[in-house]
Amino acid sequence: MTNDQWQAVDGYISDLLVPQDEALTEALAASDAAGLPAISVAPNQGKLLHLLARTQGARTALEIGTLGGYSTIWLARALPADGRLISLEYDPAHADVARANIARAGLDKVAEVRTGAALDTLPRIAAEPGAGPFDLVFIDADKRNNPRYVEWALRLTSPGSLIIVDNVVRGGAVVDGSSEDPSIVGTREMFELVAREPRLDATAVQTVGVKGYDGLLVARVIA
Ligand SMILES: C[S@@+](CC[C@H](N)C(=O)[O-])C[C@H]1O[C@@H](n2cnc3c(N)ncnc32)[C@H](O)[C@@H]1O
Ligand SMILES: [Mg+2]
Repeated sequence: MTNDQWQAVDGYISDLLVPQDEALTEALAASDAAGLPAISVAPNQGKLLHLLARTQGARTALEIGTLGGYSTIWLARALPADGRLISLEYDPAHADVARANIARAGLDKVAEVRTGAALDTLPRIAAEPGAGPFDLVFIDADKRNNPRYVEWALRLTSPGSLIIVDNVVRGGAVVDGSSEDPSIVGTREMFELVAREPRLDATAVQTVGVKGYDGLLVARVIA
């Protein structure tokens, strides 16, 4: 199967099942116009996140890696009106675009973007009364820190919560144990951590589509 076919099939799926609305289309257009890289989740993946959050009955969510807020909008829309989503973004320019996109989507009462390196922001969130536990954590930032993000996600969740990690296959490079690429090293360490962590029950699936060949890890906090 070729990349052209992956894209055609993604188009077929999204045309039928993931009708794009103005807020989502404009979020992508504004991100593009601001020069952000086109590395958000695909529409059908955004919908998957949304459905997982809905199925989970999530009221609270934490996202690590906001970019222009595309996945943030999908997730925030799954939460109730009095729900809460905190999204962490290192780059202030990305965070500004995301805040505008979130406001345009009418979700600024539910979702907030916090600027800074996530490893600095996470301890502050942990110290805030009432900030957690989160029903769902979506990890999609700098992949080298994925093991640390999963550790934080474990601290900030409770049994029944979901932890989702994006881009865990990396074109198949995840199986290369000799790789010195920090993203691969971080992803492999994250897999090993999840595998030996008795509080997590997890799987991962490979995905192809408009964003190429990659994958998604889904873990349920069980204790
Ligand atoms: C793949 S993009 C996020 C895409 C977004 N989740 C979506 O699907 O629409 C990764 C984002 O993580 C941010 N990032 C990178 N390192 C970070 C860090 N240490 N802390 C927080 N955010 C970081 C990048 O600036 C970028 O905007
Ligand atoms: Mg991603």
